[in-house]
Amino acid sequence: MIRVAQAACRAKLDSLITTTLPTERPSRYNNGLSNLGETLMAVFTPLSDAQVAAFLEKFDVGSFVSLKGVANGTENSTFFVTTDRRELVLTLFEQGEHAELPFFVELLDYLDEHRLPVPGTIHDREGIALHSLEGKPALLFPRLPGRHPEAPNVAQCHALGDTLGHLHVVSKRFPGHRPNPRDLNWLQVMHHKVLSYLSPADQTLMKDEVDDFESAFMRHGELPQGALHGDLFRDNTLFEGDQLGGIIDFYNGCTGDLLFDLAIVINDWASNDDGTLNAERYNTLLSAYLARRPLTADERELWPTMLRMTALRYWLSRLLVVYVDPPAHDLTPHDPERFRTILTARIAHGALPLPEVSA
Ligand SMILES: Nc1ncnc2c1ncn2[C@@H]1O[C@H](COP(=O)(O)OP(=O)(O)O)[C@@H](O)[C@H]1O
Ligand SMILES: N[C@@H](CCOP(=O)(O)O)C(=O)O
Repeated sequence: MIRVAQAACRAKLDSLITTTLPTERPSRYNNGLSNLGETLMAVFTPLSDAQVAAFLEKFDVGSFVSLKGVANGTENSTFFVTTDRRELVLTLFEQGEHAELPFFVELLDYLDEHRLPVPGTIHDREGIALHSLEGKPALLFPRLPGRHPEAPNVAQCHALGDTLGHLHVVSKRFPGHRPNPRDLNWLQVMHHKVLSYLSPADQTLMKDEVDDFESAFMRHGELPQGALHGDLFRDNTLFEGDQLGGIIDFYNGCTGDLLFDLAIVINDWASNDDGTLNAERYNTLLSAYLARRPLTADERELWPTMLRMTALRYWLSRLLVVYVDPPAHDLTPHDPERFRTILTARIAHGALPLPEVSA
């Protein structure tokens, strides 16, 4: 059954993919924000009202009123739950190493305790956060306010930069440990898996870049470390107007180079359609971040390389989904080409200068 679903998925992906072709094509990929009418999965494991009502009895959150599957989940099954006292989110974990879930709980709770706008997990009456429902690990969260910003304005970029800087200052002292699963070591190993699907020019591009990252990082000592969100795209934030209501989806959270997190954010939040950096969003977001956490000399030197490395990280992870390891369910894949475009723009133009911030 799974084999049939995977074959169908691969055929569908192959019919969509044109990554290595120089022709223009209409984008039928998920940009993570705007194509909710397509084949995004809502919920992989359905739950009944009665199941959720019984589950809620373990917690001090009020009585069950209603349940709604969330349409734009991509990896887990997410539900909005209303009780007579509050709005909640219930997540069933469909993927990943379940042994890693305590790390995510500890990270979210730590950041919540330090007043970052994240959904700290709700613990039951006995103090337990991680439960099981319908055979899947389950967590309950407060529902945070707001919507994902598709085209973030300057005030939203400022809010995000300020909060990420605050998060990194706090997360330096987070005691947990989960090595970054998408770091340079991962790139070095995994890029070989997609080379045969790429044009000769793209193969050279990818190989040369990985070699370049290796020599650039070898020339420096360890960069400032801490806990990272690891995937802080616009669709993992919620805004009410210009107010950042929440940062969600910490399931790429890990510990490692703080600069890696910042570069992911700049590539998603401050890139123009042609992949070049948007000076206004770049300067605003970075000024707010740097006011919280100035970069070290090594970080400043490695900044253009880190922007390229995190662009390649997504080009590669998206290619892997398309060609090597498609999900068993009928998900619209993220567009790998977007990050090839960003990568080539960073190679052509470098990074813009880092803004000067007075201490
Ligand atoms: N705590 C929360 N508050 C408000 N909305 C949430 C919360 N957690 C998740 N959501 C909503 O559910 C969607 C899917 O959640 P997410 O954790 O990103 O799942 P997935 O990992 O499956 O993509 C989000 O895009 C958001 O709209
Ligand atoms: N948000 C990412 C997907 C998460 O990264 P992965 O390496 O865990 O697949 C994207 O936009 O591609």
